[in-house]
Amino acid sequence: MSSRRMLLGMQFGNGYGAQVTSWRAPNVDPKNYTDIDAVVRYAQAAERGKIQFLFLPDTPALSSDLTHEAPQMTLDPLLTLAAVARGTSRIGMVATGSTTFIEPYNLARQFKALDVMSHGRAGWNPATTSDPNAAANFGQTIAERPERYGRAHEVIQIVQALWGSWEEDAWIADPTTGIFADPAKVRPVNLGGQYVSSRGPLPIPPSEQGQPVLFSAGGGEYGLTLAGRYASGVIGSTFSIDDARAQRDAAREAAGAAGRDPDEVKFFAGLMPAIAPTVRDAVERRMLLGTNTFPQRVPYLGQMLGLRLDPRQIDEPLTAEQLAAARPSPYDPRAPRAFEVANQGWTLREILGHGVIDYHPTPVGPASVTADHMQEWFEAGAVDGFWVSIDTYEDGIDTFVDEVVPLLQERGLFHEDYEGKTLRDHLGAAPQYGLDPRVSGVGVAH
Ligand SMILES: Cc1cc2nc3c(=O)[nH]c(=O)nc-3n(C[C@H](O)[C@H](O)[C@H](O)COP(=O)(O)O)c2cc1C
Repeated sequence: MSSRRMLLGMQFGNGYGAQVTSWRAPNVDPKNYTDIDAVVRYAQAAERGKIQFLFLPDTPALSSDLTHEAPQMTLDPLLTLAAVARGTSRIGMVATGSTTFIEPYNLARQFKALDVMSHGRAGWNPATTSDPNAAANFGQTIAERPERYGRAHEVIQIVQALWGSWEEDAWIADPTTGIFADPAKVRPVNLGGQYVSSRGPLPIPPSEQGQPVLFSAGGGEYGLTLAGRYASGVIGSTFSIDDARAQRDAAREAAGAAGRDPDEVKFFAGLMPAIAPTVRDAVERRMLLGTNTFPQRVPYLGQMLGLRLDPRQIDEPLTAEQLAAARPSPYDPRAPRAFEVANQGWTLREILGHGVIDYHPTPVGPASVTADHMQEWFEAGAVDGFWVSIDTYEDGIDTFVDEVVPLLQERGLFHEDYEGKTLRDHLGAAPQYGLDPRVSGVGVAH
């Protein structure tokens, strides 16, 4: 076996977990949404597992059904990570920041501040926010993709230029000579395009990794071009090894087309493991979280199976006639797994307890089931690593760290410890300071 090791990121959200109902799971403080100490404790647990980075999705809008569900994001991603930075020392921290609704100067300043405060552990996921609820918060409507992505390219390039507005040795801070910084090495950027512009410079010197690492999550042609030009990490939602490999290849090709080395882009597949001593226990864990939500998901489960299903059947398995008539929907990549589980004779509630409608694949059962899934996908060359969404943080991060991580380490698939100190070190991300000269200049006038 080669010495290639997988990289791991962890979804980091609202203080409860990746399921919208984890706020009411056993042993969880239902007020954790505003408890930064709990959030820091969870980050420390992930760091104990040598996870390379936390990744915080975000949309600047409140869109959940608050009656039963907690918002699926932190109070504020950067302020949360500022606190996490003080409670951790090695784990990388990637936050989502909207290119549609935030000015590049603000993005550049806040992410660079986090990078400096965390000693080079920050990353940015530039999101071309497409949620109308977010637009409404800024008195706007959602523009078509060409405009949103045109703006995103400009924003990213200006942000990177601002990050490079202090040369690496510009900050002298020598009390003997009285020189604080070399003004010849701190320069404005004077960049502007069709949508945004900025003069600069930033008031912030380089961090230990120079500047934050860029990520990308999402898809489509526009998203791929963005990822190919700027991202060191791409996070994808994918339900089969073949599709994951195709997504990874596409990201690598996009990087090549932008003049970069394809190895500079690492592809992460999402994963939402349900871990418990037995398959039955893992299904029970998820059914408890789904008490309120599963009944309303039964009709959609039916669509995935090509059947009309009634929520009143939720505690029954499919009948022989239903099984004979069932066909996995060609329109939902999760349908083959739902079909497979349905054929094992589980009730509808139990089928849903297998996570068949979750956003990412759900290995169900003891830690070895999750480790086997990860090993299979990794050794098939479909991924460089995984983005793991833990259902309930309070006990789930420890379970992943104490049970899955050691199995991956024993199998030689995951590192034993952090080899370096910065997020770039953890990812093997190429050094970069300021704009990448290989890809700069799109839509931004110098
Ligand atoms: C794993 C994953 C995580 C994502 N996280 C976010 C996020 O936090 N915020 C966001 O605005 N979009 C996020 N997206 C991207 C959106 O789902 C969508 O792909 C993106 O808004 C692109 O849509 P557009 O092409 O219409 O802009 C994520 C996508 C994936 C696959």
